[in-house]
Amino acid sequence: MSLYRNSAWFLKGLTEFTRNAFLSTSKRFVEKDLEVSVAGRAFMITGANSGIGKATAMAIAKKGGTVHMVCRNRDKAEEARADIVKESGNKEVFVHILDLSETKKVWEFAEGFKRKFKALNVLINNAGAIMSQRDVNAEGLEKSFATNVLGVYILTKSLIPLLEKSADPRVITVSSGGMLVQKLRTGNLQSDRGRFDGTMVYAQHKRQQVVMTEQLAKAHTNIHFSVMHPGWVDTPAVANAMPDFHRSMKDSLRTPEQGADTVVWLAVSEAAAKNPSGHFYQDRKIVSTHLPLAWTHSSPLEEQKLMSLLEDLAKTFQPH
Ligand SMILES: NC(=O)c1ccc[n+]([C@@H]2O[C@H](COP(=O)([O-])OP(=O)(O)OC[C@H]3O[C@@H](n4cnc5c(N)ncnc54)[C@H](O)[C@@H]3O)[C@@H](O)[C@H]2O)c1
Repeated sequence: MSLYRNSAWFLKGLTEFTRNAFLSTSKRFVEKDLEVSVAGRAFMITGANSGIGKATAMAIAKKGGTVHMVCRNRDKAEEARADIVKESGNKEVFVHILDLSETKKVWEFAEGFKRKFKALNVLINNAGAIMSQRDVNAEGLEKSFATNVLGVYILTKSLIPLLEKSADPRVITVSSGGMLVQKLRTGNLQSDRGRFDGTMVYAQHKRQQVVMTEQLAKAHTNIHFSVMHPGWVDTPAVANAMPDFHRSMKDSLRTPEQGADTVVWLAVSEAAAKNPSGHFYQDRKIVSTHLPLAWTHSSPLEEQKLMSLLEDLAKTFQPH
């Protein structure tokens, strides 16, 4: 089955995830969807110093939004902030330092943000990590799970009350089409059994992000949730974590701006908010979360199990 899934996925990728695919599909985009000012609206973007996150932060800053960049490395974040302020002319761009793989710190950061800021209109969970080797954080949790899944869960759950107080609140999570090869798994969340295949572990996390989005959308109906695939984009993450793929596909990869297009559209456009909450997007369109005949569907029971496991884990590390 995994050979079928991987081949079907790669073929789909060659026709839908490349730069040429973006150039062709973008012909149907409605230009005025992005002709909006978001002055007075606050956006939090994780991993905003690089790749898709930085391109998203730049586009939103140019539209007048207040941007909260949540980044791991102070120097890289300040450098990216300086670029964004210079190119956009918008000074409402703030740097926050957080390593999303450090579970207790994610709680502390989010709770502190809520105390300090009166509004947050849009949360963009963009940061993501692929690990080549299994490693654990201070809490003993596998680091890519802590970053891609539990960190996203805690940040989102903690900020929900602030989002709910703010106008037209939205949560966008940057997942990946790579999740199409994975069926939801609720066991071995810490990847401590069997061989550690970082790329497949990451693809599972991206599947978990899709399920998490669907479930959070059901539970919090006054927030607009979406999850998306940016396509195959030329960023440091791809160059470092998948050097062979990067080398062979280099000329076909999207630019970070092309990869960010649907993130920005989901974050700022009125058209996106008119769609129902909880869906998976590719190139401004709701798309299926499963490949045909790939047997990746999960039951409602499994999906609820993921949510209760995350809730229990999150609570374990919540500051009192
Ligand atoms: N590039 C692609 O082809 C592609 C395809 C599908 C999905 N994605 C997703 O797009 C998102 C952005 O990635 P990108 O391709 O722009 O790569 P990138 O390397 O340019 O950006 C990743 C960002 O995440 C941050 N990050 C990683 N771990 C972190 C941590 N523990 N704490 C805080 N920040 C952390 C990095 O510092 C960086 O800013 C990721 O979620 C990735 O999975 C990318």
